[in-house]
Formats: sequence, structure tokens, C-alpha cells
Amino acid sequence: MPAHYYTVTWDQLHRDARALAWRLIDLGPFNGIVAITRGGLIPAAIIARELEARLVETVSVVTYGRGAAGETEIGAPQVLKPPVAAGDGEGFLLIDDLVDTGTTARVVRSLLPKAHFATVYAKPAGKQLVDTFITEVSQNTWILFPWDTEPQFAVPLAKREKQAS
Ligand SMILES: O=P(O)(O)OC[C@H]1O[C@H](OP(=O)(O)OP(=O)(O)O)[C@H](O)[C@@H]1O
Ligand SMILES: O=c1[nH]c(=O)c2nc[nH]c2[nH]1
Ligand SMILES: [Mg+2]
Repeated sequence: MPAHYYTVTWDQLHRDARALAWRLIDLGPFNGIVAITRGGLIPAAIIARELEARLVETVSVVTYGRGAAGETEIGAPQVLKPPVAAGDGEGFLLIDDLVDTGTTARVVRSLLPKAHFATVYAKPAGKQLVDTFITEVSQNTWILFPWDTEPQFAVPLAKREKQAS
């Protein structure tokens, strides 16, 4: 189990992805963007809009064995779809929502060694594999993305205290 959770709302994700676009704009222009599915799709769409990039390619990597939040049982990653339109990555931006252990990043970097790799969030174990990121969280923090979560009723504090006593 992770020691901490870091909750990202849609608004915050939009702000953070735009902050990443600000960092990237002076490094371009880019020929196109490669989104690492699935988590990279929404940040890539926001960044493509800000950088006025029209060519958006995808690379699909699945890391089998990952369980529920925080259980990082990592197996051999499989590339389900290579990023054919991006060649060796020269002139392309490679986007993911986050880098954690770096397993996904290593596989995708080997496919696109010349791409500029950017993520919105980064954890210490993987951050050296990323060229640009916005927010770092600790390794024992699980980032809760808006597409993986839903609002739910919260028990009032007074009732929680009664339950605990
Ligand atoms: O640095 P790592 O330890 O590889 O973890 C980071 C990767 O994990 C998540 O993807 P996930 O494999 O859960 O698939 P998804 O994007 O399809 O949800 C996230 O979107 C990154 O791609
Ligand atoms: O939603 C997620 N949050 C994380 O912190 C994480 N790390 C790897 N994969 C992840 N997925
Ligand atoms: Mg992913």
C-alpha cells in the first residue's frame, strides 16, 4: 500500500499539463507528439492544443502484472503498437502522465531515442529518464488521476470520531 495519495482533479491536470506546455514551447517547434497510451492521451491532447501540433501518434505499452493502486508487481512490458509515424523520435515530443519506476519510460525511450520525453508528474526512481516534468511526488505516493476516481460521500468528522471511540 502507498503511504500517501496525491489526488489530481481535472482542473489541476489541465493546469499542470498547460504548465508543461509552457516549458516545452521554447524547445520546439516539434514535428508532432507521441502519446503513451493510455495515461498520456489526455495530457498529450492538452499539449497538442497549446503547441498547435496536429500530428499526434500513439505508442501502446502494457506492463502486465500491475495490480491495484500501489501494488507494483511489474512483469515484462509489451509494445502493442509502435509509434510508426515518429521514426526514431527526432523532432517529436513524447508525452506520458507520469514516470514512476521508469519501466514504461525505458521501453518507449528505446523505441524513440531522439524524442524529447516529457511527463506531467514524476517520482524519484524514474525522473532521470524524463527530459521535462512539472511536479515531483515521493516514491511512496500514489497519484490518483481524475479518470480513475469518482467523488463519494464523506462521513462527517464528528461521526468519524464517535466510530473510532
Ligand atoms: O514508470 P512506470 O512504473 O512504468 O509507471 C508509469 C506508467 O504507469 C502508468 O501506466 P499503466 O501501465 O498503468 O497503463 P495505462 O497508462 O494504460 O493506464 C502511467 O500512465 C505510466 O505510463
Ligand atoms: O494512477 C497511477 N498512479 C501512480 O502513481 C502510478 N504509478 C504507476 N502507475 C500509476 N498509475
Ligand atoms: Mg501509462
